[in-house]
Amino acid sequence: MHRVLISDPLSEEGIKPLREADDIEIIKETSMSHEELLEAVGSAEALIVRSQTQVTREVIEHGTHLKIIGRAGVGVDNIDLDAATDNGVIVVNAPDGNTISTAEHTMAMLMSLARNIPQAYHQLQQKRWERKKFVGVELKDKVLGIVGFGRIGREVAQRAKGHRMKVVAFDPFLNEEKAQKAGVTHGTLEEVLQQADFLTVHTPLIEKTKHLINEEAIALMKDGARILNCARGGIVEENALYEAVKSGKIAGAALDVFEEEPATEHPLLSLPEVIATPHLGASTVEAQENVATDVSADVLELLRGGTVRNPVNLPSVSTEMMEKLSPYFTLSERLGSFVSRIAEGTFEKINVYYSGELLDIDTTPLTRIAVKGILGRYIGSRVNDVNAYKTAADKGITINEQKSTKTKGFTNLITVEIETDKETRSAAGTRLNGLGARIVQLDQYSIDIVPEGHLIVIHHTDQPGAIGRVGSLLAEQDVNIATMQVGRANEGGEAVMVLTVDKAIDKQAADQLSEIADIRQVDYLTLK
Ligand SMILES: NC(=O)c1ccc[n+]([C@@H]2O[C@H](COP(=O)([O-])OP(=O)(O)OC[C@H]3O[C@@H](n4cnc5c(N)ncnc54)[C@H](O)[C@@H]3O)[C@@H](O)[C@H]2O)c1
Ligand SMILES: O=C(O)CC[C@@H](O)C(=O)O
Repeated sequence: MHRVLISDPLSEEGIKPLREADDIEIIKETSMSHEELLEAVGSAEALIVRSQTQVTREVIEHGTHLKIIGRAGVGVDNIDLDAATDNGVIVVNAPDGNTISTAEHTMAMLMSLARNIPQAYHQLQQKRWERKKFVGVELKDKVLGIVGFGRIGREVAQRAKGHRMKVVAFDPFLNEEKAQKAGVTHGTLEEVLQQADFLTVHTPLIEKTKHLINEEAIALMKDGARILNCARGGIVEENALYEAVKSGKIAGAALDVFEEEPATEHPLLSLPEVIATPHLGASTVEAQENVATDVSADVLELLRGGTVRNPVNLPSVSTEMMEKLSPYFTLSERLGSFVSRIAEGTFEKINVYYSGELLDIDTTPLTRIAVKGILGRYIGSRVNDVNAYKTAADKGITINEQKSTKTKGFTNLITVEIETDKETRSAAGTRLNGLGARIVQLDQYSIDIVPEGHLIVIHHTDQPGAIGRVGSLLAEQDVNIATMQVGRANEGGEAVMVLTVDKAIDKQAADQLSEIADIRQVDYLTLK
């Protein structure tokens, strides 16, 4: 049974797949103290949060069984990603589910800001019929400056164009061509600041965007421009904004987010030109259902041994690339496990070579998995795709990935090699059309084995009778041989036998095998 802790309010509809799963136990506790959270996370394999729960290093380190942290939303600034990676915990988010809601909220804020709707309503509530005080401005023909032209920025642009606004956008990944396609003007940050009547930010909060809209940036803006932030508190520097609104340089601001939340006492809230909502961008029935559904699917998938769709602390791989790589995941891991079981000595370097149709694609995800397979011999399930490289580095093991044109006649070939302080050992594998994965080379020997089940690898001297003696001894142990591959360097020279057997053999049987004359090394392993 996998225990999943949900520590922020999440849509019940969205987490239905988790609720209905026989192998999942949900603990949904949304008003825990810090101490209660530390205790609850201790037995959880998955933690699912929105933006309230602060998933600090301390929380992650208390989660000794944690495999995955799911963020039902986009921003992961409430999660210590380094700590998650250090501890081999994968972090996933739900990047698409609340895009539309947040873009719509931005538009609601834009219109409210242009027409003073919250302020006028507030006056009416005070029984004051004020009309002169609340003369607004039209959106038509005004320039909307967008900083951050990602998922939400693009949706906001489309909607603003519907209001016949002129949109000018800046994003490091936006060029003339892409801007033209989206029907917006591409500008530098300075140009966007200078031209905007309304400026809206839609970047993540990262080192580069912290206080991006500061005193100097605001100084470049038109007098009487307006600023919106429905992304993250801190992208717009709050003190600078306060001073600019107070001085009249900025005519108004609309904020959904603050540097410190909750922000009920914030000085900006005392300014009548500033309207605000308490981080409501994603607060719609639809968005909450979407993000909870997406994150639940990834959590369920990972806990059942599958692959997640929206990893944050792993390099993301496009769907197209994933389709090319995924057939090789199991092969890479099993090659790693296989070679790690036969290599003796302290591991110093891991080399992974790719050739054939793997030559032209980014094979890093496969190398991670091969490294995971190798380190699993010593570290077990504590090593995973997330921390494989880091764990290797911590142990002083160098990883080297190379492309090679030597295909040895295969359309694709992966070779995993381990250099130890004593020897260098390698195994190569391929995927054969219609036949699946095969290990086709062990060191210098050509073999052909399916990388699964119970294997015995025997290094011996090529002498008559060696194979027969192995067969008899295994028969005495009631171990049935399913397949046997034999390779040799030359007649009477060094040779290898790789057997697949129907059940695992124990150490005692392996010891007896190693006592047979001419046998130098026996390794037995299970690939699954
Ligand atoms: N208010 C809410 O409830 C709410 C809801 C969802 C998302 N968000 C926030 O909205 C923001 C945008 O989300 P998204 O889904 O569009 O993200 P996204 O990743 O799709 O887009 C972000 C864009 O910002 C750009 N960017 C990064 N650094 C930049 C810089 N220095 N200058 C200009 N552009 C830069 C990136 O290139 C990217 O295109 C995030 O901060 C997210 O956390 C808020
Ligand atoms: O959980 C929320 O409501 C906020 C979500 C939002 O800020 C996000 O980054 O996805």
